[in-house]
Amino acid sequence: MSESNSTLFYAGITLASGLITDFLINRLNKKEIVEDFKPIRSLTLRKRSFVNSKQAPVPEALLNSENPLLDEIKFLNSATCDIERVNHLSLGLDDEFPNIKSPLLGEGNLRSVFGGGGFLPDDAFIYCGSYVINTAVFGPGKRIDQTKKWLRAGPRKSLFFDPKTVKAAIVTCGGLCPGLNVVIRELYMSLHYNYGVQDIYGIKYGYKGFYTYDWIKFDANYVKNIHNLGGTILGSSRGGFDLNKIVEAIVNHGINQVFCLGGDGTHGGVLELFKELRKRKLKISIVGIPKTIDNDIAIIDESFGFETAVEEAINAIKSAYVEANCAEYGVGLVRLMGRNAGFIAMSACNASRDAHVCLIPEFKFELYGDRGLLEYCYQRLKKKGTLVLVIAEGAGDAMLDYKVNVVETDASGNKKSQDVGVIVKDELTKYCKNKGMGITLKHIDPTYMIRTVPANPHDKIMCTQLAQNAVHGAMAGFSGFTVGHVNNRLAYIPIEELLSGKYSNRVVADSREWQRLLASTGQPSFLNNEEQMIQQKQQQQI
Ligand SMILES: Nc1ncnc2c1ncn2[C@@H]1O[C@H](COP(=O)(O)OP(=O)(O)OP(=O)(O)O)[C@@H](O)[C@H]1O
Ligand SMILES: O=P(O)(O)OC[C@H]1O[C@](O)(CO)[C@@H](O)[C@@H]1O
Repeated sequence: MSESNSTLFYAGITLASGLITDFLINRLNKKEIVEDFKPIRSLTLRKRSFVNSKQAPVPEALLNSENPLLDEIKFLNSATCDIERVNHLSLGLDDEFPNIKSPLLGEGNLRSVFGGGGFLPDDAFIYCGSYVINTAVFGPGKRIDQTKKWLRAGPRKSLFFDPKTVKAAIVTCGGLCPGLNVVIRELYMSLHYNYGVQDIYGIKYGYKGFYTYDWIKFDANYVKNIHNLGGTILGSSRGGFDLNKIVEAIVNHGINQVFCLGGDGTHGGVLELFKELRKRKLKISIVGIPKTIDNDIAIIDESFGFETAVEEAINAIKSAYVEANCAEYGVGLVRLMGRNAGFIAMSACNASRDAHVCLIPEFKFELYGDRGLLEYCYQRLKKKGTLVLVIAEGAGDAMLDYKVNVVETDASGNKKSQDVGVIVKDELTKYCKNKGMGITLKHIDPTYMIRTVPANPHDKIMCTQLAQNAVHGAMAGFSGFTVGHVNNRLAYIPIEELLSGKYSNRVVADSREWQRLLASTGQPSFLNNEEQMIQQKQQQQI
């Protein structure tokens, strides 16, 4: 194709892209691809941003090659709609673009789950120009073509990596979370059984394990029964991220696909590694799989393990309620995890219906004064005799009239504060005593119990989806991305975008979930001068 022809060709694609993509969305919305379905969706409202990212152009020499994956890369590069491109190993490295047929296409594959000749039906593969829209709800002033779009996750017909040459490594970092073992198992199963990869390694105790410990060579027997275990068979850790040592270890072991399970911090590490590998022009795909029971990772609907943690938290609230109900002026106080976000506490309260007050880091409150928390609790106990308080660990930072001390910082630099449960327990006991009321307060702290259990069925399904799609993305040669549900569909999200600071995931005051909580508990703001606070907040936003 001459230069002017190719310009016309791409201008045509650009013009047609809006129509094509809307058509594809309609088509995909109608088509029920079971694998993509997540049983329950989070209704949380999030801040959104609309920025295009740029990546290296497709080399001239490749423009005429016939390859569905290359078509997709070309489409992504030329599309002018607001679609977030995921970096591909072919771009910016050299002109090489392998055309390897996916074994999932099934020719020569004896297994067939659909009765035909192939392992996956044609429709299960991702089409060129297929994406997931950021916003599910449209109304006046909101147009589908102006909505941000993410690259659709799923298997591609043609691969970048020849499975025979793949050597993969899996690592788990940060705090524990139900479902880690399910993801590890499924990464192995998908790489090995679906794609035929032979060399798959486990890294012990997080990032430091790359350069500190012997690697574990996985086989099917090693992983086949781990999905019913809590924790991670690999172990995890905080700190220990040493960029050069990790890259050296990856290169020395001949690894070309790395899967890192973790939260924001871990993804920060994936981004560093991605940039370094790209700088060194190494064809190594590095993939994040978002993990945190706090459910505070931006953009995605929900992180795995969260539902299981909520389920466990409800047991603690139930016990707190029974204890409170069986004592004169009985108080049940439950402290739950949630350093920066109160999703676990909010969801557990909404599901249990047994909590009377829920405190989370997102909303400021006061302990003292006529409208403070303590007076409210005292009045409620006087009137009803029973009180259940649920407090997220980070709520201590939201107390306006009590200074919570940072007692230490963990190896990753995350701050660890004085226990807010203990503070509220002591202050409430004192406050009521001064008013002549002897309360019986039981403080239940199930924080580590809720994150060490095995995943429930909902989370197991999600873990499986994430792992399989992480593998599909890596095999296709995408890199520097994380995988997650957006509007209940699986998408590949560039980590650079995820950590750009343009997105956040916190409980917001006007979300339906928080409003539901207020409606069911009837709790006030616990602010002595609410009006003043609202005005201050409005001024900060201007
Ligand atoms: N900005 C960063 N760049 C590189 N590595 C990082 C960065 N932040 C954290 N890490 C590394 O990532 C790993 C996990 O980080 P961290 O302990 O903060 O947990 P996390 O992934 O955020 O998970 P959790 O939600 O459980 O806290 C640690 O080994 C840490 O050293
Ligand atoms: O005791 P650790 O391992 O630091 O984990 C506690 C942290 O884990 C988290 O649940 C994040 O995974 C935070 O809410 C909490 O502060």
